[in-house]
Amino acid sequence: MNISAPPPAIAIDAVTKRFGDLTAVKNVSLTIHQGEVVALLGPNGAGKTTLLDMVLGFSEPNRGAIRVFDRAPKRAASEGDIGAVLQDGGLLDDLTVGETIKMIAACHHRHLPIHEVMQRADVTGFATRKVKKCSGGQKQRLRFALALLTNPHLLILDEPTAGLDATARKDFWATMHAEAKRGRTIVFATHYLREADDYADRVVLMRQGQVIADGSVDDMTADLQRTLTAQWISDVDPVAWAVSVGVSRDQITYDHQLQRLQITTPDTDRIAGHLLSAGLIRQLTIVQPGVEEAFFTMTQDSQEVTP
Ligand SMILES: Nc1ncnc2c1ncn2[C@@H]1O[C@H](COP(=O)(O)OP(=O)(O)OP(=O)(O)O)[C@@H](O)[C@H]1O
Repeated sequence: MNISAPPPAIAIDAVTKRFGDLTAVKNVSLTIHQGEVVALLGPNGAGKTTLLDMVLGFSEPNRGAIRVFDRAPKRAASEGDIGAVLQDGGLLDDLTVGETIKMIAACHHRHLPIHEVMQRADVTGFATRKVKKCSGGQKQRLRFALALLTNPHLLILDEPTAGLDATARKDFWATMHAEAKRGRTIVFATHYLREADDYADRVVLMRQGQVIADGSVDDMTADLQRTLTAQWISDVDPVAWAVSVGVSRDQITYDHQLQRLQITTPDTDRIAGHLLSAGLIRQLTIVQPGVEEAFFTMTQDSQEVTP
């Protein structure tokens, strides 16, 4: 039996990065497997760009280690295994889109055929346009084409849709989705919660240089309070019943006149199951927090515990 598993796309082991007195990344450990699409989510200054810069080999950790496909990041990058779409990746205004791609292709030992890259990044329709005449979305597509040139196994995107309108964002992600389907590993930093939820298999939430949550958006919202509301239709005392199934009194509100029971707990699914199987209620609704609320709650909690 072959027991050699493919190495992780990215292995970050207890990495710390300081700028003078400021610790931008604090003891972060993270493993990203090949084929995963991971969103790095966090407010301004959370350390996302600093972390990605180290994965790209642009800077070195002060402590800890990073491996990309089991190699030093610089080596993986120089061998064409990492493609990056960066926030302010410089483009030359006076070149056309096609000229830009040809020029950068000439800098690489090996690259995909130019027409294939253009097609995959969907820039063919404006290949003869000067960069300075391109819209924000078109420039991002061009950056994406450049990132694809070496056919990298890993794509790093630092806020790739910042400043784009909703349509351009959607188009950009449709292209990215096609690349993810080819088995490419994609890691993107974003401020847009919806983007993280819609396009990533896994969301890594950073705040103040640390990873404070890691999982699917569903996992992240699982522990948050939900509110169950129902009309009570039994002679049994609703509050006593709720307490008997483990709900604490301060989570229960009961309006006698309306016969309306409200329970606020992370555990609403279990309670709803009991209520329905015992035939105690009707008109059940459960309100779940959205991803925006989850994000807000998590970044707030961490602010409170971090001095
Ligand atoms: N070269 C640098 N020199 C000094 N401080 C830096 C440098 N780069 C980043 N920082 C600081 O490190 C912290 C993390 O910044 P970073 O850019 O990694 O955050 P971010 O999560 O990418 O934020 P944003 O979403 O705003 O891009 C910030 O406080 C920032 O000011």
